[in-house]
Amino acid sequence: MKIAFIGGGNMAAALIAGLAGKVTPGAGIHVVDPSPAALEALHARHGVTTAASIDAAVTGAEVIVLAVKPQSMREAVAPLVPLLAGAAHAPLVLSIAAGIRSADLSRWLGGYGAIVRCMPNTPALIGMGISGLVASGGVTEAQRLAADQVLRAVGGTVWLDDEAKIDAVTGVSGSGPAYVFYFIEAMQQAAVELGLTAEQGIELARATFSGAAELAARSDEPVNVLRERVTSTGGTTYAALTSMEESGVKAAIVTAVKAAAARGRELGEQLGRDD
Ligand SMILES: NC(=O)C1=CN([C@@H]2O[C@H](COP(=O)(O)OP(=O)(O)OC[C@H]3O[C@@H](n4cnc5c(N)ncnc54)[C@H](O)[C@@H]3O)[C@@H](O)[C@H]2O)C=CC1
Ligand SMILES: O=C(O)[C@@H]1CCC=N1
Repeated sequence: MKIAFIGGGNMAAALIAGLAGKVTPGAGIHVVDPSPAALEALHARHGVTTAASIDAAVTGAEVIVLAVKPQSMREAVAPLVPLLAGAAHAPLVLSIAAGIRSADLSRWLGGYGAIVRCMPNTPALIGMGISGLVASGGVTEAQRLAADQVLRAVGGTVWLDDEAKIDAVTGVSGSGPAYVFYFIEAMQQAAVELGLTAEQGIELARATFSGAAELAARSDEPVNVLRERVTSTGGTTYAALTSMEESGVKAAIVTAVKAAAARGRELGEQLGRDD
């Protein structure tokens, strides 16, 4: 399978790490990026083909992954219009951009219909990503399977029946790894304030997160039951969770996730508007 990446930044690198050598050999992944440093790093690490031109990258590609910032998307896809119009076999366009709506992308691509919009996350780098996907009307079953194969190479997939829901996925899992890192940072800070070293703090916080996440993933019990098992009435965990409830931590997390989803929606509206 030839896969073209338009944009070779952070998220592209995470996807390529899972794809290269699994779904396709590294050389079957063609990357276009104005940054020579980004291209060199991807070539050195995964043996990708650093495309001489967008034309060379997308010609014959089965999947074209759009992995530029939402604000760069319109400009980045303009050179694709004649290439898609003249393509012998219609490739799947797989956009990972937050916010950008399929209808706007289709318009910028000259009315092209074979678009899957998806929202991955950076644990893809270690094969532990999770992606939400939604197919637009012009996507064939084979293209849908190709999108699923690409994203499954780096983790799980959740297909949506309504494109509006992808902003919710962005808020929960697309941006989600950053919330977890933030929580780990806070736990490390607390460890240091309680007299542990920074190294001890990060080791304890990281292992607690990965252990608890793995337990939640493997257990048949719902997470609230797992939480209750840690929490003896009048004990230490109870003191911490009571403090969190009093500080409104859960409500703040819900509000934060909604802010990310709203920002995704807003980006789509802003960037799709100025025709
Ligand atoms: N970083 C993350 O955790 C996630 C990012 N995304 C989405 O992935 C997309 C990329 O995000 P990042 O990788 O974080 O950004 P990034 O800034 O690391 O990468 C973007 C890359 O696009 C390149 N680029 C800019 N204009 C270009 C053009 N005209 N043609 C080809 N390449 C061009 C840049 O040089 C850069 O290397 C965004 O749309 C974002 O919403 C989605 C899920 C998670
Ligand atoms: O922060 C962002 O806009 C991107 C989309 C999801 C994760 N990172």
